[in-house]
Amino acid sequence: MAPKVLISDKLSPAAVQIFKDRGLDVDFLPDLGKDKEKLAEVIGQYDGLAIRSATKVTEKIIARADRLKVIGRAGIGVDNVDIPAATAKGIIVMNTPFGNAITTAEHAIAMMFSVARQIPAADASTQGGKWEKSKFMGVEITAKTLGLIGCGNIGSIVAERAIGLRMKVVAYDPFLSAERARDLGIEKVELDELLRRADFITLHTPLTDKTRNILSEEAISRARKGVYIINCARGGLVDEAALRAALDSGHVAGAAFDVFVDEPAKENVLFGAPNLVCTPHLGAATQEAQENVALQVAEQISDYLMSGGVTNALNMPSISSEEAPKLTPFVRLAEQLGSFAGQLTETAISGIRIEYEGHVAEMNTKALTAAVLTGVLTPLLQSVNMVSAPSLARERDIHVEEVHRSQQGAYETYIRLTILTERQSRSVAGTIFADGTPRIIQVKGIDMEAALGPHMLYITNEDKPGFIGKFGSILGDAGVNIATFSLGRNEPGGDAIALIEVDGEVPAETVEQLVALPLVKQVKPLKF
Ligand SMILES: NC(=O)c1ccc[n+]([C@@H]2O[C@H](COP(=O)([O-])OP(=O)(O)OC[C@H]3O[C@@H](n4cnc5c(N)ncnc54)[C@H](O)[C@@H]3O)[C@@H](O)[C@H]2O)c1
Ligand SMILES: O=C(O)[C@H](O)COP(=O)(O)O
Repeated sequence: MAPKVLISDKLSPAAVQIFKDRGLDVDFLPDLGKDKEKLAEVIGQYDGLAIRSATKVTEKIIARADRLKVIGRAGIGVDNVDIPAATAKGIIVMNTPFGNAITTAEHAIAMMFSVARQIPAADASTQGGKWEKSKFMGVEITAKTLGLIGCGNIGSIVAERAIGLRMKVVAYDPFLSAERARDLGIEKVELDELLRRADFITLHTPLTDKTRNILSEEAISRARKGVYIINCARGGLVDEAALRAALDSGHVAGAAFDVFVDEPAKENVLFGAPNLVCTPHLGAATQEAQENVALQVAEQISDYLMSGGVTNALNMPSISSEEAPKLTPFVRLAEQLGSFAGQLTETAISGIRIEYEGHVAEMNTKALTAAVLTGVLTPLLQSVNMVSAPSLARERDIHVEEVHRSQQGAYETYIRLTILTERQSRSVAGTIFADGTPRIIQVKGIDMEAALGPHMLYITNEDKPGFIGKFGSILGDAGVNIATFSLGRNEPGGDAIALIEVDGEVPAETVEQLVALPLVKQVKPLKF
């Protein structure tokens, strides 16, 4: 059955065609996202969800999304998606970080001109039959200082355009490197200095706990008298009530806002303030940007659902569509190693070390580590996948270490996993054979070679004669057929390990009989 995708927002119809061309079933219901109840009712039918900002993907929606594997945001901001809830349920959340950046930067520049020259008010007055030439005295922007709060994708495009307009640009962004600032031809400053120097301030950060009300009443009061403030990023970055008071008093000469604390903003404390220009969240609203983001999100969702490629995910490492098939056998091996060790671990895990040796060390090991963690945690937790496993491990204070090295021994490529608990450290290693199938090649430092089937028995015993015969009789008496039998030992007469594939589950009383055999130290049925 083809994967099924819901488009619940006003995406360009170009997305529908992409989904169809890629072999997916698609429902295009552009108003559905606004109806929470209806969305909750139908979400369980879909493998993919494509949205803009009108669909709120809350914890409640996610709880009903039993088939959902991917949420694709045709745009940048994902504050309308409960990412922790999606991650916990193993759903990838992706966006299109560049598709509407130019368009939004252009909107910020347009808003700056609009407010500097009071164009919307002058337009309304002129078309209203008045000719108020002296009322609309503006300010020039040439040689003025533009203060950017946030200098990522959009902020840096705004900076380039502003420099082209002969402005001086200063930026406050704790994550902006000095080198990047130099390349852009801007000056990196602290917020205080920006407030002191900027004639125009434009915001380009996401809304986070750190950026909420970054332009607070106090910050606005420290800004230059006569400053202009532009917000085309997110409502909530500026204290709206404080800005209203500053516009009324004339401390702020003008403001241009595309985004508001509550949207759709049918009412707002700012409305009616002197020299205020507003647009209804139009930052990304150009044909070009909408086409870009719709095509990108449809391609990304299709890649993931059809071939496992992961692009622009916010809660999972990227995997290109080309590398996905090459990675598949290693993901399988990584998950098997994790599952093997996870099923044998009975006390709290404090650390996990994954050694990637040879060819595999050059691969996308972030994704492989996510697969190892999935394997380790699946026996311990309800539902885990490569999306949720890394955050579940972090939540449990499990320290994860990756080691990469070139080929050292006989195997061209291999992965060794070591699990540390308060009681012990246990390691298991595996490789991929030429036919693409995973093999276990070492357990607890003992060499062996075993393929893992759905039902396995893991046995540790003393390497002395008599064990195998008695073991075979017990399984035979219980009607359990042995499919494969792999043995390893550290030295003759020392510690031995057996990995046995059996055709079906081994009854608990049979396991007890095996445990009671002389020479046997541990018997553990494993499932893969
Ligand atoms: N109005 C619209 O229609 C529209 C369209 C697209 C994007 N947006 C919004 O624009 C914003 C910026 O988008 P982007 O693509 O440039 O994002 P981005 O992630 O590329 O850049 C954000 C920048 O903010 C910086 N930042 C983070 N915390 C900060 C802090 N405490 N102080 C200062 N800087 C901080 C980051 O370091 C980063 O450089 C987002 O909120 C996005 O949702 C709005
Ligand atoms: O974050 C974004 O990409 C913008 O806010 C645009 O949102 P929209 O596509 O829902 O208009």
